Amino acid sequence: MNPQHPRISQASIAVHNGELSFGSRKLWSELDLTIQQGEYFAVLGPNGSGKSTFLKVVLGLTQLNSGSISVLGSPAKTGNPGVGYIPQQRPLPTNAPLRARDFVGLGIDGHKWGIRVGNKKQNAVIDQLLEAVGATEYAKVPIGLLSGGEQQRLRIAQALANDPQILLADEALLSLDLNHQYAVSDLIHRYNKEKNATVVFVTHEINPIIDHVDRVLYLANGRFTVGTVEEVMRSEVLSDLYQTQVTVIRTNGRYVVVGGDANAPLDISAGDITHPHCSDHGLGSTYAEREIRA
Ligand SMILES: Nc1ncnc2c1ncn2[C@@H]1O[C@H](COP(=O)(O)OP(=O)(O)OP(=O)(O)O)[C@@H](O)[C@H]1O
Repeated sequence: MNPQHPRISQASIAVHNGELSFGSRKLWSELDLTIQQGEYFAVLGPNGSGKSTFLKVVLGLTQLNSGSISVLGSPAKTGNPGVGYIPQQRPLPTNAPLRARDFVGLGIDGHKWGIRVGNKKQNAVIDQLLEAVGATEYAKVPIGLLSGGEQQRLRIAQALANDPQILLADEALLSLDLNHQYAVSDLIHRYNKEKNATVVFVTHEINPIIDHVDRVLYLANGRFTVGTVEEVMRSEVLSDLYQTQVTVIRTNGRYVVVGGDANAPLDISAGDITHPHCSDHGLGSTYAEREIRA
């Protein structure tokens, strides 16, 4: 399945016959995919399915074993100024000699050596971004002293600082409280719409971004499927992908993915399934509480 987005026509990211393996571990093969300019594209799948690696391929940090990828019309390469990246969260060094606003400023002139001397226009952009992610009040605090969620908000501001045509977000909402999840999700969505920017959003949980997503790439067990949320988040589609019985439940506009029989006790989430009988399929085996994370 590889429907093209109906509204938009210009390719932003195009993968042709892509294959990627690490040793005997195949992440995907025969991947043909065109993500259009302005599309909001989600990448879902269980741990280790290759979601972050997909972003690294777009960034030119990881090479396909075969096939090709073009980004904004040229082969994927590192340092592409048209691409902004929110990496998966890792704590910043506690002794980093940077204030929050300087960290965001690196998104504008981080490719230059030396101390940054921001001009008026750049400083105004930084102020706007700090405000948009709710970081104004700690703009002058050294980044190493900030909490994980506060640092994450700065990473998002930094990724947007250079006005990228493509924004790659790797679990961008992780470690944010609900208010900031909502604010950041709204910011990314507005950026997507107002600038007609492409968003590729890696996540375990589709629900926080469900209203914004145009299409989904769902990776699992070296296989994949692509389509709209309604096309992909279906029991028969995910059962075929995981090659085991999976039930997708839609409740209050949210998706819940259940491994196996919907009546069995399970640990549930939208995109990461655990079930006592699923360990052979790489779905995990932490069969636990009757918990719904969505
Ligand atoms: N450079 C590399 N060399 C060898 N194996 C790698 C390399 N990069 C990634 N992998 C492996 O590829 C698989 C996919 O990793 P990736 O980080 O893309 O998964 P993910 O879907 O983002 O997982 P998670 O949800 O846990 O973040 C993992 O098994 C990982 O160990």
